Amino acid sequence: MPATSANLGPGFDCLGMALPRWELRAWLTPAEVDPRRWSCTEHQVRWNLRGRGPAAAPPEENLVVRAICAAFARAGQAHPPAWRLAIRSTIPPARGLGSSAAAIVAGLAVANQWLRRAGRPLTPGELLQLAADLEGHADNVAAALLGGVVLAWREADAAQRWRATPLMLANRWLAVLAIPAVSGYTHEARGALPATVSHGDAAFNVARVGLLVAALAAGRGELLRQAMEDRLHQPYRMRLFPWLSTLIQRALAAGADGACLSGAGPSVLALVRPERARGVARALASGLAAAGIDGRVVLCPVGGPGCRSGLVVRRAARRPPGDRRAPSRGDDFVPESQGLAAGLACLDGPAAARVTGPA
Ligand SMILES: Nc1ncnc2c1ncn2[C@@H]1O[C@H](COP(=O)(O)OP(=O)(O)O)[C@@H](O)[C@H]1O
Ligand SMILES: N[C@@H](CCOP(=O)(O)O)C(=O)O
Repeated sequence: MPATSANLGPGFDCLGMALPRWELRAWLTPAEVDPRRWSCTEHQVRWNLRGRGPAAAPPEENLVVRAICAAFARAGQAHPPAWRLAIRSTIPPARGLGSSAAAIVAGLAVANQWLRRAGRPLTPGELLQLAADLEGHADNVAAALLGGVVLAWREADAAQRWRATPLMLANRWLAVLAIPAVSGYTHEARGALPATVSHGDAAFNVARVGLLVAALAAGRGELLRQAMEDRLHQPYRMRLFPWLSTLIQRALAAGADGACLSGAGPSVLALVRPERARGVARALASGLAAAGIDGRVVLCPVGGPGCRSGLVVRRAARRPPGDRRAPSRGDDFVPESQGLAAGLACLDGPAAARVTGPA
């Protein structure tokens, strides 16, 4: 699953973009229960978990496990009694880069592989409902599922189904990300938001979301500076991330087309033409230093594929029977679902996220 950047400025809870520089991978294998080695139980299932950092969270807190359990419950399918679950993630956690969304989508995707084997896979639409319900909003999970740039929304009727559609993205920008070395938890950043906003601020954002969608599709970089402005969440989150305004200004002054808070923060995302990326990176690095914040600045392609899942076929010649290690290069990966392209019509639109050629 790719990392993601949600909101893109004005698109609070509705716009998201995949960032393929980082990824979270998960492997799920049913196993025999050995009572000496299996300590954790969740949903009457025993879990043998391997991962580092947040991925090593105990099953009852682990988002990958919670998503697997949610998928099996939704399908009405009994679990095998015990699972081995290995998780590897390069996504910086709690930085506004969608680590929790990737964990949720990974859990759903590995569970769905087994449900597919049992003849009752969840549809892409069901996966989106589960993912957005677990995450609480759909923008970053939709981008992790579909890849590219997406727009997510919720139907207004009683069922309140989550929906998502891929957007056009002109192949013209790199992302430059300033990633402070401090954690920013999404639930805290959401707690900083007011319960209501003014009509004027709502109208300000509505216009900018429309402008942003049009500018991304047409490769109109000159529109992004205004199109990525926001009045619904960034002004309130500046109290948590006081460097935000300075970093945005520095990125724009150095030639970024647009800049905003990445997800719920603390990272800052700038969309930049490739020839200006190094200058913008230097400006963001000096901005972090001037604000007295440790951190790093990273260049990253934008868009790219979403969730990929499949079977890992172990090469008998290379692996002794009972070998429990996570898959490695010696194993074959047989993809069964890529960017959920096969079922995208269920979400909206006929094909995976599209990237057009150079403008
Ligand atoms: N398997 C997991 N992988 C990654 N993060 C997890 C996992 N399980 C739970 N989490 C939690 O997700 C939280 C980070 O999510 P969040 O605050 O939404 O930030 P972000 O998604 O921007 O990285 C951390 O508190 C982390 O412990
Ligand atoms: N729309 C959400 C996005 C949170 O993204 P994350 O990657 O920071 O979890 C919000 O702004 O709260």
